Amino acid sequence: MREIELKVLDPRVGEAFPLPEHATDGAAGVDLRACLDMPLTLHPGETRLIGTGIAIHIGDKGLAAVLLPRSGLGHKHGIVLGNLVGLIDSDYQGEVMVSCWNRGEDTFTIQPGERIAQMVFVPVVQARFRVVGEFESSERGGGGFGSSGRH
Ligand SMILES: O=c1ccn([C@H]2C[C@H](O)[C@@H](COP(=O)(O)OP(=O)(O)OP(=O)(O)O)O2)c(=O)[nH]1
Ligand SMILES: [Mg+2]
Repeated sequence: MREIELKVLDPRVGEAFPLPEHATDGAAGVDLRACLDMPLTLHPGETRLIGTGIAIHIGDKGLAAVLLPRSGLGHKHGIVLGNLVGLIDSDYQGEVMVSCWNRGEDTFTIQPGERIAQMVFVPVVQARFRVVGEFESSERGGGGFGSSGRH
C-alpha cells in the first residue's frame, strides 16, 4: 500500500469525520466527506463546490487521483460531479474539492460529514510529442466512431 501525505485542514477531520480510508480490503477508492458547517440543499440542476477538509500531496508524477461519483448517490439521487470526473495532480497541495451536481429532479440535502464522492489513485504516464509527417500504417488506421459496425 502506498503512503500519501495528507494535511488535515479542518479539525473535525479525524474526529467527527473519519479520515479517508479504503473501507474494505479490495476497495479501489476512498470516500470523501463533505466538510460543511450546516446541511447544504442542492436544488435540481444546481452545482456547488464542497471542501473535504483535507489536502493531499501525491508528490509522484507517476501517480494522480481521480474523483468519481458514489454509485448510490449518482444512480438513486442524481448526485454526481459537476466536472464529471475530478483530477488531482501530483503537485497539487490545496484542499481537495468536490463539485457536486444535482442532475436529478428532486432536491437533495448533503449533511456535514456525508460521503459525497470517492477518490481513486491511478498510474500516470507523461508524454512528450514527436511531430512526424506519416505514421507507420496500422490495422485500424483512421477508422473510428463505429467504423467496425455495431455487432
Ligand atoms: O474535482 C476536482 C478537480 C480538481 N481539483 C484540484 C486538483 C487539481 O490538481 C487542480 C486543478 O484541476 P484541473 O487541472 O482539472 O483544473 P483546471 O480548471 O485546469 O485548473 P488549473 O488551471 O488550476 O489547472 O484542482 C480538485 O480539488 N477537485
Ligand atoms: Mg489544469
